[in-house]
Amino acid sequence: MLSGVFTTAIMAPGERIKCLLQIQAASGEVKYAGPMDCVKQLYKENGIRGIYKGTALTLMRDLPASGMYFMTYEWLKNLLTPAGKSHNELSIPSILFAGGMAGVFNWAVAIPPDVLKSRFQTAAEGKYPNGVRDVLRELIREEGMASLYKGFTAVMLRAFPANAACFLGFECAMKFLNWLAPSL
Ligand SMILES: CC(=O)O[C@H](CC(=O)[O-])C[N+](C)(C)C
Repeated sequence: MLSGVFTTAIMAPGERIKCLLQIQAASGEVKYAGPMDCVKQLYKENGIRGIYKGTALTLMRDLPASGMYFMTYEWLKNLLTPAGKSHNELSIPSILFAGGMAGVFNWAVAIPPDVLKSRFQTAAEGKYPNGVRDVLRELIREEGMASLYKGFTAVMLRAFPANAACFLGFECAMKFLNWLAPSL
C-alpha cells in the first residue's frame, strides 16, 4: 500500500493531464496544444493546486489497489509453486497467470475511485465544492450505482495482459540481476 503513496506523487498530475487531454480529444474543441501546454495553463490558472487537483482521489484509488495488486501476486505465486520448490522456479505460464490476475484484482478495487477521480479532475473549476462527496452524489443520482464500474470491460481487457507482461519482465530482470551480482 505504501508504494501507492509514492506513485501518487507522480501519478496525480499525470492523471490530471491525461484526463483533460482525453476529454479534449473527444470534444473536438482544442484548448491545450499538448501535455506541456496543459501543465503551463493549469499552473497559470490555479497554481500548483491546479496541477495536483485530484490527488486525494488518486490516493484513494492507488493505496488499496496497490495492496491488492502485490498481495494477489504473492498469494498466487505461493499457491502455484509446487511443494518443495522455490518461488524462483515458477514456470512462465504461472508467472503470467499470477501477474495477470494481480492486474484484474487491482482494477476490481480501483475502478470506482478511478471513475470518481476522472470526473473530478475534468470538471469545471468550482463544480464540486465538497469534492468526492459531490461527485459521488451526482454520479449515483444521474447515472445509478452501476456507473461506478463504467469502463469495466475495457479496463479488464487491458489489465490481464498488461500486468502479466509486467510481472514476467520483473521476474526476468530479477533473475538477470541475481545472475549478474549473486552476492548482493
Ligand atoms: C492504477 C494502476 O496504475 O495500477 C497498476 C496496474 C495497471 O494496470 O496499470 C498497479 N499499481 C497501482 C501498483 C501501479
